[in-house]
Amino acid sequence: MNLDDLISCLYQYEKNSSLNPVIKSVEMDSRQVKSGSLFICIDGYTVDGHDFAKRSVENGAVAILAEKPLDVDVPVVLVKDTKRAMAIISNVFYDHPTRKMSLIGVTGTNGKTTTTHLIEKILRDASITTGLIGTMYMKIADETIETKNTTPESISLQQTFRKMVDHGVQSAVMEVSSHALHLGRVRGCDFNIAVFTNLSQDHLDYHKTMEAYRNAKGLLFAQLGNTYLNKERKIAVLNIDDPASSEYEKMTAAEIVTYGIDQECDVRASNIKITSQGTSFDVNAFGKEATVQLKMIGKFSVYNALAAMAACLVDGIPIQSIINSLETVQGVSGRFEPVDGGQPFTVIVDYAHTPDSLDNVLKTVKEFASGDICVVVGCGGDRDKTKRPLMAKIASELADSVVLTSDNPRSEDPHQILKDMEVGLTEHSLNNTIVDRKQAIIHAIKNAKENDVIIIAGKGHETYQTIGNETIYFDDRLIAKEAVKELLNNEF
Ligand SMILES: CC(=O)N[C@H]1[C@@H](OP(=O)(O)OP(=O)(O)OC[C@H]2O[C@@H](n3ccc(=O)[nH]c3=O)[C@H](O)[C@@H]2O)O[C@H](CO)[C@@H](O)[C@@H]1O[C@H](C)C(=O)N[C@@H](C)C(=O)N[C@H](CCC(=O)O)C(=O)O
Ligand SMILES: Nc1ncnc2c1ncn2[C@@H]1O[C@H](COP(=O)(O)OP(=O)(O)OP(=O)(O)O)[C@@H](O)[C@H]1O
Ligand SMILES: N[C@H](CCC[C@H](N)C(=O)O)C(=O)O
Ligand SMILES: [Mg+2]
Repeated sequence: MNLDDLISCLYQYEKNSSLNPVIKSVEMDSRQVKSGSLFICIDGYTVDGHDFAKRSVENGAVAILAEKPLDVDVPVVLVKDTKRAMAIISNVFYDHPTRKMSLIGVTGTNGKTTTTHLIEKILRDASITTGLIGTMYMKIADETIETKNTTPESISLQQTFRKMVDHGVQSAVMEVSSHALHLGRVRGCDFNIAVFTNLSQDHLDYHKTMEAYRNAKGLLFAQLGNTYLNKERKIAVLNIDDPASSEYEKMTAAEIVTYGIDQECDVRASNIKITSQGTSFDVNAFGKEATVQLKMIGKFSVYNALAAMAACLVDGIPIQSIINSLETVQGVSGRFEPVDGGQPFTVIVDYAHTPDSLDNVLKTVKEFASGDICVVVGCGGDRDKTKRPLMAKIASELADSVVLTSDNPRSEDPHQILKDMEVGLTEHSLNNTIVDRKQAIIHAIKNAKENDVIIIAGKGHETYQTIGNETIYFDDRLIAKEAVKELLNNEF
């Protein structure tokens, strides 16, 4: 595609040359630029992409999209907002891939990764070729691709959608983070179904207020479109028990489908029974009654199952097929994942890194624990600091013993993060602070009694720990397994 054809979708721009090179790729990182690239300058949080324009030309860029004039020997296209333009251009460059498949977006503070995996499983079992984008990876059918962000930048996103279409993907399901919505990463994505899980405190370092955070998530519903105008179904799947849903209902022109437990809705669970082996519930879905027996544990798992069920029902999957799929799911990696080394107590690794998720997980454990509950937990550095005392308070109020430890301290002093957390501790629990996460896990396991439950929270599936500029290999599950082995061999 040549430059003039590509930029014609922008309407408002100034081009400083009549040259019209062929564009072979679109890039926002000078280090990725190849011969024939269009380089888009983004003024980021750490550096300004305009400063890499010359470097991009040295690397082969044949044109540049920028917000300010640049002294380079290739055509420069000026626009007011390169981020906005990047989303539109990527969409055009990759030929509107999301128009050629069904796209389901899932947003909310907690449960996105879990719900997207449940939806993927249901669709795959129904013989649909799927794609998935989220915190853990991007997937094109069975191929897994590493990713840095939960929701990637628009170029990477549209390129991945294109690969999906070329691979025959019929339906893609993706996590849509509040950052992505606020930074416009998903502008131009043609969502068919948008799912809301829940809203509670997180990311206030970025959004500053809960209202701004709620509104950022609302952008998914605001940009969903309208069944009649788009001539295809556009459906917002909302959690009726979360007060933010009524705001999202106002923000969208799409059809509304609701799920929940506490209030009347389209897909409603009742008669919930939680054991250490799983969770059963009755469901009334658009008037049809059925019983579901999940292997996943907790009321929050019921919400995730209902969200996935509602999305797949409106996508046309029969209810019994959905239930059969949900019933076979053991769980999602790093989410309420048991570590079993033959020990006489329970060890669970979980990705709870927000106050609400920690609260949910510990309340779930309380439903079935016959011994004491111990929680090993920390908070990430360079993230919402106001979560710290709240998470410590929840840990302290719901567990019998608490071991505060490091999560990913990143650029912050790990001791200071722990001091911020300690403010929230109460005398209700036996409290320890051990800055070294491995030692904290060993401490919890060494001190466990028969029938106790240890929850190791915050890092779930992560296989690394970032301390300062260094990222080391670190997997809570492996450390816990090793500690259990040593305990059983009396090696401590
Ligand atoms: C705040 C934020 O979202 N930052 C994102 C942003 O980084 P940034 O603004 O710092 O970028 P920058 O380093 O200043 O670079 C500016 C521009 O210069 C370019 N550059 C830079 C260096 C160079 O040599 N050449 C060059 O061209 C860069 O490619 C970029 O275009 O753009 C990067 C590239 O797309 C993202 O990876 C990065 O996410 C960082 C890693 C991040 O931590 N983001 C978090 C806050 C985030 O987005 N999280 C959400 C939610 C997570 C969840 O709840 O699940 C997510 O979706 O992941
Ligand atoms: N529906 C839910 N409500 C509250 N807590 C939940 C729910 N589902 C999962 N959790 C808790 O939140 C943790 C993270 O779950 P999950 O990874 O599915 O969420 P996420 O929204 O993808 O998180 P992230 O923002 O990091 O991508 C789980 O380990 C569990 O503790
Ligand atoms: N998507 C979340 C994940 C947090 C996971 C936790 N282990 C941490 O590193 O703080 C974030 O980037 O804020
Ligand atoms: Mg996630």
